Amino acid sequence: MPAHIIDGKAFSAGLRARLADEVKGLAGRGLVPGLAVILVGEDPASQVYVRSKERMAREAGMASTTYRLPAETTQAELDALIGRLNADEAVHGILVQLPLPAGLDPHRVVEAIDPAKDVDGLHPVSVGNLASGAPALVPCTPKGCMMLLRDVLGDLTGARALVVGRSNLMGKPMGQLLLAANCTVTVAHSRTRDLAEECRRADILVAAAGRPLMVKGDWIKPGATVIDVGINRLPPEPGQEKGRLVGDVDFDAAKEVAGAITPVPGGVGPMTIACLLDNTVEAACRMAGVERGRDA
Ligand SMILES: Nc1nc(=O)c2c([nH]1)NC[C@@H]1CN(c3ccc(C(=O)N[C@@H](CCC(=O)O)C(=O)O)cc3)C=[N+]21
Ligand SMILES: [Mg+2]
Repeated sequence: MPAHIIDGKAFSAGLRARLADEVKGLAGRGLVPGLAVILVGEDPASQVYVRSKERMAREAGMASTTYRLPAETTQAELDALIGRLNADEAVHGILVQLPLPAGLDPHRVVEAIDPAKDVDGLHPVSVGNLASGAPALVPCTPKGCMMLLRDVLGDLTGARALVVGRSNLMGKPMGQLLLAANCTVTVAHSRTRDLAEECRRADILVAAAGRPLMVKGDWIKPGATVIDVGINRLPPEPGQEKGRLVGDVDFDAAKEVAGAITPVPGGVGPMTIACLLDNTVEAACRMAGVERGRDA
């Protein structure tokens, strides 16, 4: 039986509608959640994502400002902007789009952000809070993956989960979240031996390696839940202007084996932005001392 296709686009729209309601209530009490996105350089994919973030934040009734800086921006200039946004009471969330152009140190940039406004969950304080089980701002993409997993599976206790990829933004925090949800967690990466065998043991397979179509259909355990975090643009076919967008999983083959699977596009990507808005509302409420989920 072919897999259930997990509709991240619809789930994201539902979450953003609930957030819009919540924001309306907050705005009525004078608290308009504010997001600041910083984009350095001209990476075309980043420009697309940043535009979506700004549009969806506005649609949810939030304040959103995007700072577009030239690729030649110095570390000191970037530090100064972050310092101003840290001090700005109308700004509750600060996100610096990654990757940064060469010459800018991503660790230094992330550490300059006030942890209370770290809606990407990348500051060492956020990372430490997540790892130690304290309330934390959680990175948006793994947070979105967990929402989809809970929606499909309910309780994840005891499941064997494999995360392929160990990035700070995705693989590492995903491992922490699955562990907190009582999964038995393995984190694999480009140097893992017998990756196919590791995959075949997984009840939950999260592919975040950044390699197009890397996970084959016969690597999937029958009935497994597959979350594909990859977004890769293939080279254009002759006569086409743009190449096809594919994930890290060979979707067409995997959907014949998996129990449930996310498509690309329309799976994890839209959840990332919804969770960014959720984190911004969360940060605004914490700063204002407002308890969430009451007036929504
Ligand atoms: N500091 C930082 N935080 C991030 O969260 C961050 C980042 N840097 N750098 C780049 C990645 C990528 N990312 C995506 C957001 C939305 C979609 C998305 O909406 N995708 C849609 C459309 C895809 C398309 O058509 O291009 C989909 O998958 O259906 C994808 C990818 C956030 N990132
Ligand atoms: Mg890797």
